[in-house]
Amino acid sequence: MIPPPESAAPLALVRQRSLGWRLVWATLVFCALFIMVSVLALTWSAWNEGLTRMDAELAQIEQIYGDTLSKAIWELDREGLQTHVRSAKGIPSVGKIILTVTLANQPAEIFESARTGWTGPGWAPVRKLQLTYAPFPGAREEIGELVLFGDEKVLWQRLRSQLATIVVAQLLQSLMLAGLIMLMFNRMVTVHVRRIASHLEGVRPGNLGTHLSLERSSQSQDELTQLVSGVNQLQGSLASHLERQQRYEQELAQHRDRLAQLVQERTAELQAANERLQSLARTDPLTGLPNRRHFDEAKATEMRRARRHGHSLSLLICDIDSFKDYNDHYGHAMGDTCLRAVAQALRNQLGRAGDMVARIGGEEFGVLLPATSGPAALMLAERLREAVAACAIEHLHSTCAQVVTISIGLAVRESGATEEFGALFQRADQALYRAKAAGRNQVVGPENRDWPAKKGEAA
Ligand SMILES: Nc1nc2c(ncn2[C@@H]2O[C@H](COP(=O)(O)OP(=O)(O)OP(=O)(O)O)[C@@H](O)[C@H]2O)c(=O)[nH]1
Repeated sequence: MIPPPESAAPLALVRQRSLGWRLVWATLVFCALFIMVSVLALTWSAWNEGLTRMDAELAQIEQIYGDTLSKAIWELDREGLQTHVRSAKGIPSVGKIILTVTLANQPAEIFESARTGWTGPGWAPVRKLQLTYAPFPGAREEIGELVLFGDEKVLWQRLRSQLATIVVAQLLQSLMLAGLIMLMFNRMVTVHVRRIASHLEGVRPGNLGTHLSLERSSQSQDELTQLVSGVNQLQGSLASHLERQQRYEQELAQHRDRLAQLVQERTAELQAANERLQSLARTDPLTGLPNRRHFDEAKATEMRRARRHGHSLSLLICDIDSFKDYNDHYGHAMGDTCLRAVAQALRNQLGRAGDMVARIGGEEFGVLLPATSGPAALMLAERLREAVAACAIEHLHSTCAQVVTISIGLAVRESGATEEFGALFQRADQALYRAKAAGRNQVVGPENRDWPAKKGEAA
């Protein structure tokens, strides 16, 4: 199974990292920086405005009090001077007033008044005015100097009240902007992105046909529209890909089944051919009897079985008499026919399971008789001989009869004996030799035996 991609985070986690909130935070951070810069600029501007305003106020005071004070100096109205100085000091932007009277031929006199707690002009403006008086037109005389110190505390007080307004206004502006952006972003983007995410979470191979659609104006053509059509196209191509894959898998399964069937058929054919080959390799093609190789395999098997079970094992070697003469006079083809007829006659006489007749030489047949005693084997050998003679295959050139006959050499491996098959075969072969020597068409058994000879058996 394909593991889910890392981006497939749970929905709750996605909500915690909402794009809207991130946007709001970014806006707020930007607004905070913006507020700091703009507050600094506005404060600097408000400070300069305050200075200008105070300077203008001091200039206005100069204008108002200049003439009045000049007149009071000229008239030497000291009480009036003190009253005017005190009243000017009461104006909010004035921190201190110094009036220096410099009348001709009189010592300079100073009137000064300062606001309680005034420590100096600091950043506040200071204005100096030369007081003059014209007793008659064309005669102007300098009579003193008026110095007005602005009150720095007033400057700071005014700045503080402005600063609060600036900060509150900027804060409100930023918060409203962030809220508006979040609201719009939420309505225009976040809601639809969540819808797309939940649609994608629910996409399965079985519902690829269910297309994604957003609840918004069909006339909107923007990145979300592109995203929706991209998702739908992807689902479409996935669906056709899966369909193709399913088809290929079905075809592949059919091919696999067909291939398995072909392999099965071919294996069966090969097995049959193999069995045929095996059978051919172990069968004499002329007579259809087991051949020499088959006879050798069977003799080994029967020897082992005789040893294991303590059975006796009898062996007959049958040889057609004067067969060379038969061939010479009747032809090789007739010789073959004769061989097939003799083989058939021998086979017909063997009915017991385990008995075996094989063609072990040109006109020589070996008969294996497992668990068969000497007398029984002798009886069977006689029956074989008679059966061949009973075929009555004409053989006018035989030395022993007018028909085809066989001679049989018999050897018996008694139960419990230790001799090998080679020795048994040799004894059967010697018996056959004796049968031939004794005139053919007869059965010859072992020389030293304790069972009587049968009818037709050579002594
Ligand atoms: N037609 C035919 N003849 C075969 C075949 N195999 C062996 N022969 C012939 O069998 C004959 C055997 O002859 P011999 O071994 O001299 O024995 P015989 O003539 O039968 O004489 P005795 O065995 O002493 O009676 C030979 O002439 C072989 O050519 C075969 O497959 N077909």
